[in-house]
Amino acid sequence: MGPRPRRARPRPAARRGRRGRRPALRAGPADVALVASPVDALRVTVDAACAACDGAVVTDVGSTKRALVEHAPIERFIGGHPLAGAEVAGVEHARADLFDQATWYLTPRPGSPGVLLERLHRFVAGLGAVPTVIGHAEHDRLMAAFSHVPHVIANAMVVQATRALGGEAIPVVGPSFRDATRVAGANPPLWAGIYASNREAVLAQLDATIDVLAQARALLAQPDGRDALEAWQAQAAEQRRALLDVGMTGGPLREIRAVVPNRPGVIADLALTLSAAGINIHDMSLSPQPDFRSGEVALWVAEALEPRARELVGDVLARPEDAA
Ligand SMILES: NC(=O)C1=CN([C@@H]2O[C@H](COP(=O)(O)OP(=O)(O)OC[C@H]3O[C@@H](n4cnc5c(N)ncnc54)[C@H](O)[C@@H]3O)[C@@H](O)[C@H]2O)C=CC1
Ligand SMILES: O=C(O)C(=O)Cc1ccc(O)cc1
Repeated sequence: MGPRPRRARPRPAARRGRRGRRPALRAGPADVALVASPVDALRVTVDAACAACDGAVVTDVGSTKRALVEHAPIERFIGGHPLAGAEVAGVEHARADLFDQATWYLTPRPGSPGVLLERLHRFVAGLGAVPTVIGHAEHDRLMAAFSHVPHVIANAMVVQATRALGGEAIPVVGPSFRDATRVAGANPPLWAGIYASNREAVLAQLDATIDVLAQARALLAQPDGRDALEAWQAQAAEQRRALLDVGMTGGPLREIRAVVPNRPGVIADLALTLSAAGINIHDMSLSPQPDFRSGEVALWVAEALEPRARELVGDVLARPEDAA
């Protein structure tokens, strides 16, 4: 994500207030406030952004969500996380296409105001990314498996390969080692904060990965295990293909329209319910009725998932508080 613009940099201690506290952040009117500090600093920076930007939907780009979302009591805050970036930092690595078609997670809570979720959804889509609503705990569990443990393993591979060298000359590093360790040692202070803020989920996924390694070791140790090893390798190929195909469906979208009551959180409730069923909302728009007691929501989902999405929307709206 790179360094922040100069004006947003934390000020040196000499320019802080008499008691050493930073002066309050000041900002003009804004629709969206986006916080991009290390995860360790997000609580404080999100609070400052909420205080400085009245009326804005405040979001962030942090790699973990649970601790922050559960901390932030202000309903104008909706967590975010773009799955885009690299192991390098600094403005010299900026890329105009960074967010093109990148998944950008949004983690509203059940009570998040629909109008703010819609605004944020539109903002993220406007950057070229694919807004994807997900629960914050689910997000952290998935990221432990798909991002945090891979970083841990890249580090471990570098450590072990270095140990394996002994006194020999460094061999020419092949492409598999280079690819599999690209993120080793990335931005140490940033990553220490990411691991620490998702400790439980990373430990659980790391333990499960250690089990997989133990199974691989057992296969290798069998003198007649060749066929089993081939099957293991083939299964990994198939699973990798399936994982990389997720989200590549493209394809036509279908629109679902529904009249929703003006109850706080009904849109977040719809989005989280569809997300839990694996259905992403590719686009959304809200139109309040003149009496403001209800509004119409239009949601666009993948054609193949439309019947299920329609059922789930019906279920959410039939809940007693909405049916009344
Ligand atoms: N690097 C990546 O590929 C991705 C990073 N993220 C998330 O984006 C956020 C920023 O990461 P990067 O831009 O990679 O890190 P970075 O280290 O390149 O930039 C962090 C920025 O935060 C500023 N900062 C440090 N402490 C601060 C504080 N206490 N208050 C306010 N600002 C402070 C630094 O001056 C720096 O400009 C993190 O929360 C990270 O988890 C999310 C997706 C991808
Ligand atoms: O370099 C890579 O491949 C990354 O994985 C970048 C990255 C780092 C942190 C995130 O939360 C999301 C993406």
